[in-house]
Amino acid sequence: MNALFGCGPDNARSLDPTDVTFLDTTLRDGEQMPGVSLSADEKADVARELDAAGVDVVEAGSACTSAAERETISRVTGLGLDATVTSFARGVRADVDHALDCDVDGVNLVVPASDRHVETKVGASREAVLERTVELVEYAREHGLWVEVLGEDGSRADLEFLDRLSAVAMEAGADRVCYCDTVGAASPERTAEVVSTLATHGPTSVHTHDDLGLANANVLAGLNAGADLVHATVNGVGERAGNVALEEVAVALERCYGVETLDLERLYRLARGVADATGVPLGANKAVVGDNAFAHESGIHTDGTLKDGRMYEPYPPETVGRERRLVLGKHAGRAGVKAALSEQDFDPDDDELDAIVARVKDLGDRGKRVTDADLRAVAADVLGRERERRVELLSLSATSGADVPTASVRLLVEEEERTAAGTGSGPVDAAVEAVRSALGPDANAALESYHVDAVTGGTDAVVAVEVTMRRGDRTATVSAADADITRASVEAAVDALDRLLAEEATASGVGADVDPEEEVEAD
Ligand SMILES: CC(=O)SCCNC(=O)CCNC(=O)[C@H](O)C(C)(C)COP(=O)(O)OP(=O)(O)OC[C@H]1O[C@@H](n2cnc3c(N)ncnc32)[C@H](O)[C@@H]1OP(=O)(O)O
Ligand SMILES: CC(C)C(=O)C(=O)O
Repeated sequence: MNALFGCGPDNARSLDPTDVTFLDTTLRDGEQMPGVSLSADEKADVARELDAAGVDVVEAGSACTSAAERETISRVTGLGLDATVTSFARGVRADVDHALDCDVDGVNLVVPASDRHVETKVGASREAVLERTVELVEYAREHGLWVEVLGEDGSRADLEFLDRLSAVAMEAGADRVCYCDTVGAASPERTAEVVSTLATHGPTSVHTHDDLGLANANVLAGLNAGADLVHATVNGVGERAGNVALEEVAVALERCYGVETLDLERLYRLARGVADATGVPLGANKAVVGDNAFAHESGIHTDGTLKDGRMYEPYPPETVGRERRLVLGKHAGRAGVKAALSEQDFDPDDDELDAIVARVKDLGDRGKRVTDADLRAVAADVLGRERERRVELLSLSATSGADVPTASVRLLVEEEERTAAGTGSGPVDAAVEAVRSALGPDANAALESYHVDAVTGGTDAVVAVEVTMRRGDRTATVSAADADITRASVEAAVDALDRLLAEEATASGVGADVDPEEEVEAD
């Protein structure tokens, strides 16, 4: 391969040869991440997605692990994928036999390479490792397997020995050898040195880990030094700091070097699938597939992005199956808020916009994520729009001090007056019970939190009550202030219920673009 030069599509150059391929080891090395265990169905789903994305080799697991693991590998080999399906095997004949039992196309034959692995781990000698490697390569080839020989801990191995190991493996019939930076300890320079030596014997792969944050740089150094197949895992899942991330290498190769490998548009779907199957969530700021990879909050970025989508993005989000998100918070500026308001059909004048931006920043300063519902509530308030209410509190009376605190309420519900009474542990509880009873199924919401603050001092203090209610996936947080704590509480609860019902009606109506998980906030 020619040297990899340039950065960015404008000065990318095509390489000769341009075919860099991938071995995905999400289902083997990725699954070795503590706590991860994939079922046969999950492995099959991930393998299908990898195949569809254009991955050439899928390492489906380690057949030596257990009978159950052999079943999951067999499930993958039975899918009829275009990709070559392989299993990990130690330098042990029984492991190759287990792999054969799963009907794999090939084996990743892992033999110790560094003296630490040869002597301390396996208790062998270098000569014995060479002999065993030759014997097992020949055995696997005789059984029709594609064979890749991996010298474990190769980056820390004596280069002369690794060179001999690679030479004998290729002479014995291996299809390729693989450089392993098993503990992610190598620099790009060391990677280049070792890979260029191995590549003199034939096709060479690179297997890198991210312990020093150098996994992707080492892949590029390896390719530059003559490797042509990259081992990677989706989302970089794997032991310790993980493996190099498939999506990061594929995007870097295409964007910086013009080397096309996978169908990039499938990467996000693949990443979500692996996150779901492994239970390892996508990091918010993870390159390519993280939640924030194409999200902008700060005013300067949002303004720039609205003027030109490429302003603060290295490539369009659609390239990898994503969409851009503009987010509101404490760093918001006028341009971003104005754009968000216009999406919701608000057209404030300059003074109104300033007031809304100030309120948005205030919410952000309090550490709140400002949702579309928050913005609607703020804008409606600033622009003086009256919300059409379904439920309104007309009157309330409550008694405390009696054996059983009781309350009665009069509500206006869709223009119909309803009266109900309730009892409870105190007047607030009794009044909320009365509201529930008046509303019937519409009051089917849980009280998630209830906070009371005295706004002024003295026994005539105005109290502010903040109530959060949940109905299904939606929550509404509402504050009300009154000198009467019961009244403030019931006002807030009724208002929260009203907002939940209004959001629900919007979501089920024509404007069903409301995020079901968004939070409704109003003062
Ligand atoms: C860097 C990597 O990712 S390496 C791959 C890691 N993957 C796995 O470990 C797969 C899951 N492993 C397992 O299910 C089990 O460890 C098994 C079934 C493979 C082996 O289980 P056990 O027989 O109980 O052995 P145990 O796990 O305690 O020790 C590992 C054995 O493998 C040997 N071994 C390790 N690497 C190699 C190798 N490349 N070639 C030959 N033997 C090896 C060790 O020397 C040790 O053998 P010993 O028991 O004779 O000392
Ligand atoms: C088994 C080998 C290939 C490995 O996973 C590593 O070196 O990290």
